[in-house]
Amino acid sequence: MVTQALPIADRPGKDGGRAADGEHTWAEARRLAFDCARPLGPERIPLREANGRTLAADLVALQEMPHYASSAMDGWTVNGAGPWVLTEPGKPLGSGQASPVVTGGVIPPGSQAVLRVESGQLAGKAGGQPVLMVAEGAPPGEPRSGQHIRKSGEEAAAGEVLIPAGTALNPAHIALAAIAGFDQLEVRGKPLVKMLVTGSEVVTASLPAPGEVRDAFGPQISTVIQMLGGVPGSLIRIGDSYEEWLTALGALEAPMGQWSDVIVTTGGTGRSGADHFRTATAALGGRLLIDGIAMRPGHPAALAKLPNGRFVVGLPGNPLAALMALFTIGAPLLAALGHQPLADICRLPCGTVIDSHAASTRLMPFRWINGLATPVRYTGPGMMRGLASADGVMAVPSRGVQLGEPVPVFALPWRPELHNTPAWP
Ligand SMILES: Nc1nc2c(c(=O)[nH]1)N[C@H]1C(S)=C(S)[C@@H](COP(=O)(O)OP(=O)(O)OC[C@H]3O[C@@H](n4cnc5c(N)ncnc54)[C@H](O)[C@@H]3O)O[C@H]1N2
Ligand code: MOO
Repeated sequence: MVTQALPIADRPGKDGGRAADGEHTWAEARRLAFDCARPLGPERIPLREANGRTLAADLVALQEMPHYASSAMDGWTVNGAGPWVLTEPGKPLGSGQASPVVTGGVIPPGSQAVLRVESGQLAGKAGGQPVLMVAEGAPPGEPRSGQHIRKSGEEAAAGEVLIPAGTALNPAHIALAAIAGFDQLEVRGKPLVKMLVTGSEVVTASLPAPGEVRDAFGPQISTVIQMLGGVPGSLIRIGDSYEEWLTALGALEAPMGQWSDVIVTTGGTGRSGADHFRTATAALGGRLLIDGIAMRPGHPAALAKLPNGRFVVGLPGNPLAALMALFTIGAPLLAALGHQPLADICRLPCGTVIDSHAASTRLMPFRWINGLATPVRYTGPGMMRGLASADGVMAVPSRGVQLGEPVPVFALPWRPELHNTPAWP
């Protein structure tokens, strides 16, 4: 449900393009895909999966850190000014006693300092035990009281907050959590996305023959899902039959395996008898939240919600159309589920005149050249050459734009440096 008013400029008939019956404008579709989902609850994950995740609750020290006093050097732990009679390692020390210790070793009760190996020497025996003395070349004053002893609790007291909630975890945070004795961390939920690539003509290797196409999605869609804040899960492929669609989408069916928050499908969004996105999601009790968008390319894109709460994003089969649909409805949906805001649409001056177009927002890949957003060539719905050279995408309103006029744009997820251009608001 749309819960927030759209800016005037994004309403149908203005910048957003006039929607045909049943279709949403481009701006409405973005907003709707964001508003239809709520942030996922927290989850516990192993440390090795935590990099980049956001901590859901303060991480509090369970005990003092370090949790025992230890030696910072290889040498002897000593009691008194020396010489010292050596005793067994680890045993409490009385006055005039010492015992060998290695870096990180436990400091026994009675220890007052650690004498480094290079500052001590063993000289003779007393009562059958070796005697330790400060070596002649040792720095004057060694060992000072407490020298080379890492005290317990010097990094944190028990109960101290080590990492506050809301922190984006980096490798150092993960190491800190491990040192503090945690095996798992509670992080904000992130949507698990499974992918269903459809089409009997789609092949996955080598040169495609006439009537075949190489799969444009399999090799990259997981990466894009990740860039958009999702966790990519399994990808399965099916042909074009209705039965395969039903089996793959059904929550109880084996091919999709365990739970996912979102399923992204490619192909089958058309309205011919060979296209099954709408019929298959309907047969599973799904509700269409978006049923076509007034945009080119990508207008057949759809978004459904299944009774089990899963979202199904239907991307058209044409590769450029699919990515435009993914950016338009997939990105806002993943943002909402993953505790992120709806990305701003900014405006950059357009590098050319673009004529008006009947009813749609045109999504045109552009390059940022000399301070102007200039459309690239080779941007047919099935082409990738244009997008491959682009920095971002213009959302050109149906009335067109004039040379130099600010036009709504978004950066490609793999070209975030566009945000650093001087003109980016
Ligand atoms: N009579 C009409 N026909 C079509 C319309 C229309 O309005 N009326 N819309 C066109 C538009 S626009 C699009 S977009 C496509 C939507 O097609 P589908 O989502 O149903 O996808 P398919 O028909 O399965 O495939 C379309 C095209 O994409 C190629 N494809 C599919 N999967 C892949 C893949 N994994 N990698 C690369 N290419 C893929 C497929 O071979 C087709 O060429 O419908 C138009 N038709
Ligand atoms: O909407 Mo289609 O994407 O133009 O090929």
